[in-house]
Amino acid sequence: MKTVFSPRHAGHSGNVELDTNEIVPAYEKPSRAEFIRARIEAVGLGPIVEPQAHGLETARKVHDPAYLEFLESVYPEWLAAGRSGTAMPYVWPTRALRADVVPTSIEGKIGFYAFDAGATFVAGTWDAVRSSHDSALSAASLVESGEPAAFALCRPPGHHAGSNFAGGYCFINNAAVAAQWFLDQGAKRVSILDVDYHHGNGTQEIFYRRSDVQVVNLHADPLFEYPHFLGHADEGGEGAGEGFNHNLPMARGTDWSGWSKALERGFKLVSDYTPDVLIVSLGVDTFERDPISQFKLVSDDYPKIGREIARLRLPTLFVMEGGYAVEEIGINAVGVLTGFEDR
Ligand SMILES: NCCCCCC(=O)NO
Ligand SMILES: [Zn+2]
Repeated sequence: MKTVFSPRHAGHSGNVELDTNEIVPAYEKPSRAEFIRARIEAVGLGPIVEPQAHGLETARKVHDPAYLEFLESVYPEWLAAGRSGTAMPYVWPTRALRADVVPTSIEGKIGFYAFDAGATFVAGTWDAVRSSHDSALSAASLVESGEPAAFALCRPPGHHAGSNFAGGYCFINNAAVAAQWFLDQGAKRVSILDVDYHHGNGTQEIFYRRSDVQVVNLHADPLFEYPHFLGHADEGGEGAGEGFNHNLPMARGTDWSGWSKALERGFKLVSDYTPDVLIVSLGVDTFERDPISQFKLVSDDYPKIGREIARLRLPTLFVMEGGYAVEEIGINAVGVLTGFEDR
C-alpha cells in the first residue's frame, strides 16, 4: 500500500493547548507522524511519496471560503496585533450571542471560527494544514487511478473541523475534502467510516444534509467524552441527509468485544449503502494506553480492524486522524493497514 506524507507537517509544532486548567505542550505533535512513518518503513508497507500540490477548489465545496481565508490569515493577523507564541481562542459565539457578524479583532475572529481552544496556530500551521490536505487528495487520486487502497498520513488531522470552524487539533477536514473530490471524479456515493475514539463532529456537520456521503461514526459517548455536544445515536441526518448519518456511541472502558460489535454494525450500514468508495478516518486513540482517551483496545486488535475493512471489498482511502500514545501509534495505525492487506 502506498502512503502519501509531507515533511511540511513539522511546521505545525511548538504550540500549546489548554488541558483542563493549565497550558501544556500540544498532544498533537510532530513525533506522532514520525513514529508512523518509521513503522511503515520498518514493516515495508510500501512506498512513501510526497503529495502533489492541490488548490482549494474542492475544499471550498465543503468549507466556507471565508473560513479557509481565515485559516491562512489568522497567524499573520495575530502577529500584526502585537501578539506572539501560539494563537489560541478563548471566547466563542455560544448561546444568546451572535454568530452572524464576524468580529474584526483577531481575538474575536479566532473565536468566531473555532468551537474549542483545541485548534491552535503557530507560524507553520497553515503550510502544514495545506500539506495535510494535499496528502489526502493525492492519496485519493491513487485510489481513483486503481490502487485498491492508499494511506494519507495526514497531520494535522481533520475530522473535528466543520464547514466554518476549527477545533480538536483540526483545521481542514481532510476526509471530507477527499469525499467531495471522489464525487467530483464521478463517484455517486461515498462512505466515511470514522473509527477514531472521538466523534467526528466536523465530518457529520459538513454532510448532515446530504445523501451522497454517508457518515458512520464509532466513538466514545459524548455524554462523558469530547466533543461533548454532538455524536448521539439520534442524530440521523436532516432533509435530504436523513438516514445517511449514523452514530454508534460507546461506554467508557469499551474493549474489543464491545467495539467490534459496533464495527460490525457499521459495516452493515456501509454495505447497505453500496458506496463507490470508502474513506476511513483512522484514529487510533481507541488504544488502552492513549493518554487522552478511555477505550481499551490493544495493539493486536488493530490488524483485525484492517482485515474486517478489507472484507467490504471497496476501494479504500485511509486518512490519519487521532492517536497520542506516540510510541505505539505507529504499531497500531500501521497494524490496521497490514491487516487490510492480510499480511
Ligand atoms: N482536549 C481536546 C481533545 C481533542 C481530541 C482530539 C482528537 O483526538 N480527536 O479525534
Ligand atoms: Zn480522537
